[in-house]
Amino acid sequence: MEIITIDKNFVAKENTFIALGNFDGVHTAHKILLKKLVEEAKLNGYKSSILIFKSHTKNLIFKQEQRLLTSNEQKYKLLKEIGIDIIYELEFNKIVMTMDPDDFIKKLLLKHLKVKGIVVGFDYRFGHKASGNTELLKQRSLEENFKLFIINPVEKNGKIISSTSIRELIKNGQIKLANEFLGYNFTMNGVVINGKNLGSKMGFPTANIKTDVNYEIPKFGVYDTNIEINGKSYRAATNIGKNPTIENSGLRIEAFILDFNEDIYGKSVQLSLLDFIREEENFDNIDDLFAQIKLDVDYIKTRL
Ligand SMILES: Cc1cc2nc3c(=O)[nH]c(=O)nc-3n(C[C@H](O)[C@H](O)[C@H](O)COP(=O)(O)O)c2cc1C
Ligand SMILES: Nc1ncnc2c1ncn2[C@@H]1O[C@H](COP(=O)(O)OP(=O)(O)OP(=O)(O)O)[C@@H](O)[C@H]1O
Repeated sequence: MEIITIDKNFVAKENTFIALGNFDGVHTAHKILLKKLVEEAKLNGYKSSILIFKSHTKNLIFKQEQRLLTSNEQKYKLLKEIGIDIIYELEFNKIVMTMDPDDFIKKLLLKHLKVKGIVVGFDYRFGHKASGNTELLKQRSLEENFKLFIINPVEKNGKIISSTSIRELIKNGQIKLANEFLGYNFTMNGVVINGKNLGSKMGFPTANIKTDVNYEIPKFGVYDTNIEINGKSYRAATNIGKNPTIENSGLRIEAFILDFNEDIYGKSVQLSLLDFIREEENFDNIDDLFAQIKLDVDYIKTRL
């Protein structure tokens, strides 16, 4: 898979079929759309491509940092697995944001990116104030002679799968359903940093994880998790929250890794959430907290 960073003046060297969107999470509905892209591109003798914005479009539109399901690294890995040939990576700036929908189709996609086919979902919006939609694409596909595939809403349990709905499930602690919508376990990548060392003193040393990107914040509480370190997977009891019993400062993600006693400070890890176990609590004292942590760990062992 080729990753090509472009600006609005870039001219592609080959024709492609293209998919459009943020694709945060590369969830099960995205996968259906992207498989259609790969299949149709092949049938028509072209490569498949995606036009992706380097940072989420909502960062600029709503002037606040969008919480994410995947880092770009995770997203690109998933796209590669699906068989996408080219990623066109474009900075989403004011010029792109305020682009007239027809300029977006005719100049950027058809002229510059030499697009021969477009695959989008039923609700895809683009251009200035999101004024471009699938109706406009349909009209232009007839006039400009490009192929267009519009994917019907993909649902699960009567709910439309979207990056937004998955983020809501994660925020509500409905991690199993979020994982079903994603098609894999929600995973936060990060680096192990120093904690307070209280956990070690009490017999439950934890890996404190600083995440690589601003992931969606899961409901505060204890999770059954898998942690991957140096390509090896371990089970862990992980608390996500503010440790109200000890302090009430910033967000902490702390994993007690089962059957593990290596020094992993500074190591990159991948933490996958499997299930929500209980809410984070403010205990009266440290002994009560660690008695509960022991119960959490014992419970997770019964789930192995
Ligand atoms: C399985 C598990 C459950 C936890 N549950 C809570 C909790 O309910 N309330 C709380 O204040 N802290 C909770 N913690 C966080 C502990 O307070 C924290 O791990 C401890 O302060 C040690 O921090 P340190 O690793 O920075 O030394 C939990 C930690 C783990 C590993
Ligand atoms: N459930 C779905 N069914 C069909 N198409 C979908 C579905 N979800 C997303 N798509 C399509 O996938 C492409 C990428 O969309 P986008 O990145 O906006 O995903 P999204 O899940 O809809 O995200 P958000 O929740 O932020 O709107 C778009 O063309 C969009 O229409």
